[in-house]
This record gives sequence, structure tokens and C-alpha cells, in this order.
Amino acid sequence: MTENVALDRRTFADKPTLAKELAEAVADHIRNAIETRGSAAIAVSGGSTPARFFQFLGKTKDIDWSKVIVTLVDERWVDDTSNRSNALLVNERMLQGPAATARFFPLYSGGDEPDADAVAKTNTLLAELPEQFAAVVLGMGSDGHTASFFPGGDTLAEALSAEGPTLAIHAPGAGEPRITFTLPRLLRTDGLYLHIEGEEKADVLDTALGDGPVEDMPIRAVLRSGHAVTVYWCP
Ligand SMILES: O=C1O[C@H](COP(=O)(O)O)[C@@H](O)[C@H](O)[C@H]1O
Repeated sequence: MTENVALDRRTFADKPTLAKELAEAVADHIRNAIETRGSAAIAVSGGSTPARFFQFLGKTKDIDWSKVIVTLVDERWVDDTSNRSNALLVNERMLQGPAATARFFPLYSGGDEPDADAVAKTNTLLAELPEQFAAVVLGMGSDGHTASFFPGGDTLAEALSAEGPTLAIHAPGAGEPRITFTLPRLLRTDGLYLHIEGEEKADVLDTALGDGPVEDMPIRAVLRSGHAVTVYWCP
């Protein structure tokens, strides 16, 4: 097992404070990437946790948002009018105001299933991404999934090892078919964050940091990757 000696766990008093601090950290990465590489790309999670963080980040004024690409670490295979769509959340909560001039690269490319053609279409769009993300912000489910690396996922092993950039995955706990960036592609990032809230998820993280198979708690693949991970947590 690869021990992650580079785990930095930060605790915040409440959800608004965490969201503001995380937005400032990601904004720093964006500004640095624009300064050093001319543009910045970030990949963010969906679900319910990041909404407040998206609002703070999207309101950041001292970023040239026209040089920023925003994408998702994973997506449910639903169109962007569905309340299950991670893209809808990003559009409604982040890509308003100052951030409205950012480019958004969706992972959902149409149809009922993320079949080979649909994933190829998404991957063609993603070929425009810079080699390195400025920041990747992961979430985590109470089953230990992150991105769409779900326990029991039919392509989990490939998702954790392939170059990608994305692939389709189906899992009993996933709700819908999913598309996810692969772990190797997500690890090509300046900053890697795990944003979790509440005692239950802190306990899940503690369990994940113990021994046990990656297949049971795929977040372990991130924690054991050797990449520095900064955990943002609040009660
Ligand atoms: O389905 C998903 O769930 C996880 C966790 O979401 P949360 O609602 O518990 O915050 C999320 O990180 C992932 O991007 C999303 O597709």
C-alpha cells in the first residue's frame, strides 16, 4: 500500500467559511496557471456539497475568466435540464456574474447511454484541455466513492488506471450511467482538493485512511496516489 504522507486536513468552523476559503485557494491556482501558462482549467465535482463553493468562486472578480475552462470530474448521464445534472449545478451556481465568460466543457454529450460514440465525442472536446489542471476539487459519497469511482463499478479498475481522459461507468449505487475522468488524468493537476462536510463523511475518510481494498472504498486510490491532497472539512 502506498502511504499518503502528503495529506493536509483542514477544518473550518462552518460551511460558508469553508466555501469562501476553498474558493480563494482555487482562485489562486487559476491566477497562477494563467500567469505561468496563459490559461487555466479546473475540474469540479457535482452532487450537493459544492453549491456554496461554486457561488463564491464564480463571484471572484480578479480573474480573467475568458482564459478559464471549467469542467466536471464526473457526470450523471442526464441532460443539462435534469436536476440530477452536475452541469446544471455548475451553470446555475458558478458560471454567472464574473465567471460567465469562462468556457464550460460538459461531459454529457447526448443520448440515453454513454456508449462508445458518446464517450468518444466527449473525449474529442476534452482534447482541447491543457495538459495540466490548475485545480481539481473532488467530493466523496458516504460509500467512499469519489468522482464516479463507485464500489462495484463495471469499469472501476480501468477508471483508476487508464489515461482516459474519460470513460463510462455503471454501478449499483450510482443512480444513472455515469461518465468520469480517469484518476491518472485527474492527478495531472497543480492543486488536488477533497471537499467534504459533516461528521459522517469525516468518519468515512478516517475509515478510508485505514487498511482495506480500494475496490471497497475507491477514494483510497486518491489517498494512496502519492499526489498531495488537501482536505477541506467542516461539521
Ligand atoms: O454523485 C456524485 O456524488 C459525489 C458526492 O456528492 P454529495 O452530494 O455527497 O456531495 C460527488 O462528488 C460527485 O461529483 C457526484 O457525481
